[in-house]
Amino acid sequence: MAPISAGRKFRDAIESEKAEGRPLQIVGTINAYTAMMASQVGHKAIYLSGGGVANASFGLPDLGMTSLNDVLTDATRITNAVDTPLLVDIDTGWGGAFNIAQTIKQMEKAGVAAVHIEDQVAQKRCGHRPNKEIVSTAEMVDRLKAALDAKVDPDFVVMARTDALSVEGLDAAVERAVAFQEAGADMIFAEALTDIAMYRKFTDVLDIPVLANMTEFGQTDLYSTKELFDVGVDMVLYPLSAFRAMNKAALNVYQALKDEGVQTSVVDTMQTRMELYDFLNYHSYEQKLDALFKSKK
Ligand SMILES: C[C@](O)(C(=O)O)[C@H](CC(=O)O)C(=O)O
Ligand SMILES: [Mg+2]
Repeated sequence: MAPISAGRKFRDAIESEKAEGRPLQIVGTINAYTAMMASQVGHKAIYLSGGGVANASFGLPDLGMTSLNDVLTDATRITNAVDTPLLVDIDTGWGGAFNIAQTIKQMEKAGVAAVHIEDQVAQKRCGHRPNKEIVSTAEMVDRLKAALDAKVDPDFVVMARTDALSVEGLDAAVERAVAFQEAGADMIFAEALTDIAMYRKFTDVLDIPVLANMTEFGQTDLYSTKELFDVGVDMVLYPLSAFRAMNKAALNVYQALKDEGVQTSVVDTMQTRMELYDFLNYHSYEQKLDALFKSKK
């Protein structure tokens, strides 16, 4: 029997959550280790954020400065570490039709389950910041055609993200989503909606799954999975939630070391050595070493 592809796993996860009356939660994992923690906690889908790669791996803002290879490196580290289906942010696809085709091929080959490609101009911004600019619907449809045509596994997911709400308004954003569905997009990412009722406008007219982005400190209030399921949302994204928390915890440690000259006051905020090792399955590696090399002693 052929193994189940990553794309198939992602689609199955949406279906099985839906059958249980909830949307699929997709949690941001900035690196391989956090992907292991998220998976072992029981999350069924994980995410590599474009903003996260720029911020964490390069110390850069989320302004379209990272490339296919930059994101592919981080994505591959995650897919090597876990089997949980991974959604990857490919920004605008990094170029014209042939570049987008390469992006899809490389992501699929790297074991990624799904990607989202957006309708911002190449000089993109975070979806929750002002003064975004978008390409025409026709140009985005061309991006999608290039992406869809490059799939090898038909179950690999190409999700179309529209950033149109703040630029052209709700009706135009919904119209775009419909055009993207007609072009063959597998799923829709309705970015930076400013009211929960807006999700309904998308889910009422679309037949394909819709994603809501619950990023903190942005344009969208933080809604529960239940509230979002009730307006027809199929997937809920938490792109940088753990990353933001990690950063604050790390800053606290750096500050304490500087101020106090000893880490005693912050040891309680740390994952212990045992906890770290448990997620890594460290002891099985040690046992293997012992078994392999015992005879030498
Ligand atoms: C989802 C997103 O594209 C990302 O790169 O993680 C960002 C998230 C954020 O900046 O909060 C976005 O929404 O543009
Ligand atoms: Mg992004």
